[in-house]
Amino acid sequence: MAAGRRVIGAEHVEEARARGRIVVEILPGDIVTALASETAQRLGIRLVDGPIERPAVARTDGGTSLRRVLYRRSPKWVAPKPATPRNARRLTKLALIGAGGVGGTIGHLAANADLVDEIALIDITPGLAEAVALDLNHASGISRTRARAVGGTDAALVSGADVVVVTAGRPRTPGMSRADLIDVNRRVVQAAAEAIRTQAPGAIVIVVTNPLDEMTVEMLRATGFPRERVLGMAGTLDSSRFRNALAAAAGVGPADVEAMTLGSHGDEMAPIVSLSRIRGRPLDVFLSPARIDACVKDAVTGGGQVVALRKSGSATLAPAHAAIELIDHIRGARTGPVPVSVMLDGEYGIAGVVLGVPCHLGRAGLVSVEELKLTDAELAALRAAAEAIRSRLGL
Ligand SMILES: NC(=O)c1ccc[n+]([C@@H]2O[C@H](COP(=O)([O-])OP(=O)(O)OC[C@H]3O[C@@H](n4cnc5c(N)ncnc54)[C@H](O)[C@@H]3O)[C@@H](O)[C@H]2O)c1
Ligand SMILES: O=C(O)C[C@H](O)C(=O)O
Repeated sequence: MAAGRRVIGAEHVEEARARGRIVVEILPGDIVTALASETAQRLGIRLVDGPIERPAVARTDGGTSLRRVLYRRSPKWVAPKPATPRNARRLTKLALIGAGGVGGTIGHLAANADLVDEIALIDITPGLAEAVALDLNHASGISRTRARAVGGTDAALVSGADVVVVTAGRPRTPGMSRADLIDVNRRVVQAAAEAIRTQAPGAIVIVVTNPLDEMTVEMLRATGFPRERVLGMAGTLDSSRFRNALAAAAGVGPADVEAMTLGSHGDEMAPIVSLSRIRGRPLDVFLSPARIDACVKDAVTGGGQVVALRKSGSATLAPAHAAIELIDHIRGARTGPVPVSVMLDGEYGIAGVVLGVPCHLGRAGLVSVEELKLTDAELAALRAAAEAIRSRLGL
């Protein structure tokens, strides 16, 4: 046996109990015997895989790995499959204002999923939207999908869209916060809003441009559309990052993790730990408090990590998937609560500001905001996020 390696047996658990402790920490390399696990279970003591990197080692001396014990003792876990309702609607026209990194990728995913008849790309940079549209159409000979793409600089291309996604505007560069983009992107969002208001007055708008919550407020103001038809995309992206971090930390697949982030798409992001689950069980069954905190931090800083690596420009692939997730909820291909930035009207005790909250979406946009039972600290984080957005907008 390697020096320093301990075999955690039932006696360690009994001893912890005698000392009034409720956890036994497992260190890297420790072996947890099946008897220790059973005793812990019986006495209600948790075996915490504290600073461990790959929890517990495989059996070498008749012991068993902590992870295998936990799984065996868990109720049989089957990752829920996303529902694929038969009546998912195919969109008629998806307009993408901004055909850069995120807009172009949304076009690619939408064309490949064949969820729409026509994709119109509009970009202020001459030739860019036409080029992306041509490129997408060139791929259809392989994908054999029916979606046809058109592109140009003319705002009239938005006409007749049932969903418009706005990604037009500047991304941040290293050293900037998303909030630093308010002034430059406000004008871009106002121009997009004018095109949508006049050309596609019945459309549902998904705002992606940063700073997301503030730009969604601008879109609401400038279009005059009801809150049901102006949705901000960020929560689906941040939640995906949080699930990815948790899955990696626990050594499980992303489908084993359910987790959501609410609040702002910025420093006041609020990953909801109390309701997150790994294989249907609370996070602290699998992860120490320090590791959960690290996953929260990873979600909050995920966008910045990509910006720092890319040096010019920000993430495009995950954000595009996250926008498609919202489109799928709108067209009925996915159901259930999904985090979206919407104008609040008293939900969670907040009104008059846009914030990421769990929503049910449908073909008319926002159907309802779901009010989850959050901890006092999580509720306070949502309210702090609302105040921060208000102050950035001078509301
Ligand atoms: N909400 C989120 O989760 C999220 C995720 C990723 C990116 N973003 C934001 O989305 C925006 C776009 O990111 P990107 O990576 O696609 O940037 P990008 O620079 O690749 O593309 C932006 C495009 O907008 C175009 N544009 C600028 N002004 C325009 C106007 N008035 N009309 C039409 N087009 C115009 C530009 O020509 C450019 O092609 C940024 O603000 C970024 O911060 C948000
Ligand atoms: O981080 C950014 O600036 C882009 C985007 O908001 C993201 O989260 O990837």
